Amino acid sequence: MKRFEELFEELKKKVAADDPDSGTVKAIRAGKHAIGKKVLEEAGEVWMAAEYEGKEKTAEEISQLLYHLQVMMIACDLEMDDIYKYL
Ligand SMILES: N=c1c2ncn([C@@H]3O[C@H](COP(=O)(O)OP(=O)(O)OP(=O)(O)O)[C@@H](O)[C@H]3O)c2ncn1[C@@H]1O[C@H](COP(=O)(O)O)[C@@H](O)[C@H]1O
Repeated sequence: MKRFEELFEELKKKVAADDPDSGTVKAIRAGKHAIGKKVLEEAGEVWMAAEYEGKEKTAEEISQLLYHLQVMMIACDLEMDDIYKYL
């Protein structure tokens, strides 16, 4: 099991290392527009799963949405503290 902040650190390292096998690196290269589309797509999947597909599928879709939000954070050069100050 991986926690939110651990995943964020892992993604930042992959991007800093420009790891060619990393989907995250590819997403960052694709840019904010492409990342934004994934955020919206996953948000829609969360909505549908929550209404129709049960708890387990909803949890999986939420994990994917959180991943894509973290990718957007990296693309926007945001750190966790930039987010936490609004929570
Ligand atoms: N947690 C995730 C994660 N969640 C979601 N995704 C991406 O989001 C997609 C899920 O979207 P869908 O289920 O809608 O699948 P899909 O539409 O077929 O996917 P695409 O065709 O759009 O890629 C996956 O294909 C991944 O590209 C993730 N990609 C990576 N991680 C973790 O991020 C870390 C770094 O990964 P890499 O950068 O790939 O090494 C690793 O620990 C991974 O486990």
